[in-house]
Formats: sequence, structure tokens, C-alpha cells
Amino acid sequence: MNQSKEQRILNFVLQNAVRGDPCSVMDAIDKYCSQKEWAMNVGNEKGLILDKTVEEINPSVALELGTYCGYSAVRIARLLKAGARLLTVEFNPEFAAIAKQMIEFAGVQDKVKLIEGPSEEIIPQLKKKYEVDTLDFVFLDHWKDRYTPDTILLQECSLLRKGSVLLADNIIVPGAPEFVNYIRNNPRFQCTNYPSHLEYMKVQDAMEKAVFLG
Ligand SMILES: C[C@H](C[C@H]1O[C@@H](n2cnc3c(N)ncnc32)[C@H](O)[C@@H]1O)NC(=O)c1cc(-c2ccc(F)cc2)cc(O)c1O
Ligand SMILES: [Mg+2]
Repeated sequence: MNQSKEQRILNFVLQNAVRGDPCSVMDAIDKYCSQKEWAMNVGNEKGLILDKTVEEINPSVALELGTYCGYSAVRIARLLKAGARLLTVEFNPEFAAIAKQMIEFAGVQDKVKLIEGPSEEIIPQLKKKYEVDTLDFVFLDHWKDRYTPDTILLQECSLLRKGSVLLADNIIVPGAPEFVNYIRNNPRFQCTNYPSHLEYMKVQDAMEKAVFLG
């Protein structure tokens, strides 16, 4: 049975990156996906916006929705202080298996908890099953029509506190118009738009940051 694209990306990392070096893993993925096969990693341009947001917040507890191959999980985890952790949720078992190996090869597995399942099922379990009080940072990068319902669910589960920061990928492509409408018209969020480009392409994209005001 021939390999999946995600398996080819992982193999390229295993052969070209340095075990325990998160930046070499990110560079290898970006190299493969810009030169060989496009893939939906956040990439290096939007990745820098992600880096700045994470460094600004310096989160103790972060949540990522939509792990895919683990590129942004590695990107976020490498910036976390000692004792801080990232919970990342992925419902596709094949992608979750790739991401697990990617995270371990990068050497950030002690900071990352990869949870396999749909976000709508996992979010309500975060407090009791995953011992989360509130979330300092949430990276939304899963199905774009789940951004709004899951943002509402996070609030319903009391997982956001005054100052919690959401960062959403793909505001333009594939686009999340109902999320943009919801979050920018919600007085409980302070929003900022960050224009950028779709990963590995010259196509306009953007990220949206939303600070929960409590
Ligand atoms: C949605 C995907 C990312 C991952 O999210 C997991 N997922 C989903 N829904 C859930 C859930 N409810 N719970 C847990 N995991 C969940 C999935 O299995 C994928 O692995 N991301 C994208 O589709 C995506 C697409 C594009 C893109 C842009 C231009 C094109 F021409 C084509 C595609 C760019 C991007 O930057 C993306 O991020
Ligand atoms: Mg994305």
C-alpha cells in the first residue's frame, strides 16, 4: 500500500532533521512542503506570528485544535517554559500517529499531550480528565466551521479567564467568515487581525488574535 503524503513528510524529517532539535524539524517540514509536496502546516511566515503571540503570553497551559502532522505543536512547545504544557487535539488517527512521532523526534514530548478525538468531545473533558483549570492560550487550526462552536464551548466549559488569548489560522483561506463575524462583534473579545500568506504560497491569508475580556 503506497505511503501517505504525511508519512512522506515524516520520513523526510527523520532523514534530514536532527533528533531533539525542534527548529531542524520545522525547517525540514517547511523545506519538504515548499519544494516537494504542499501540506497544511501553518508554515514559517504565519509561524512567526504564532511564535510572537506565544512568547508574549508565555502560557503555562496551551491548547491546540487540529494537530495534523505536529508542525505547530513542535513550534509552540519549543517556546514553553519548564513545567508548561501544550494539549493538542487531532481526530484523524493516521495524522495523530504521524504527529506523535514528529513530536517525539523533535524532543518536545514532555511538554506536549496529544489527544486523539474530536475537539467537541475533548473540550468538555479538559477540566476533569486532563486537569486543566483555565487555558492561557488556544491555537485554532482545525475545521474552519468548528472555530465558532468550539469558542462558545470553551466559554461554556469555563476554560477561558480574563486575558486568555485565542489565535486562529486561515481567516482568509480556506476562510472562517462566521468566526470572524462572531468574534469581532462579541464585546467579550478584543480582536487583532494579522495579514499574512497561505503556507508555502503567494496567496493572501491572515490570522486573528482574540483576547477574552472575562
Ligand atoms: C482542519 C485541518 C487541520 C487538522 O484538523 C483536524 N481536525 C479537523 N476538525 C477537527 C476536530 N473537530 N477535532 C480535532 N481535529 C480536527 C484535521 O484532521 C486536520 O488534521 N486544517 C485545514 O483543513 C487547513 C486547510 C488549508 C487549505 C488551504 C488552501 C487549500 F487549497 C486547501 C487547504 C490550510 C490550512 O492552514 C489548514 O489548517
Ligand atoms: Mg491552518
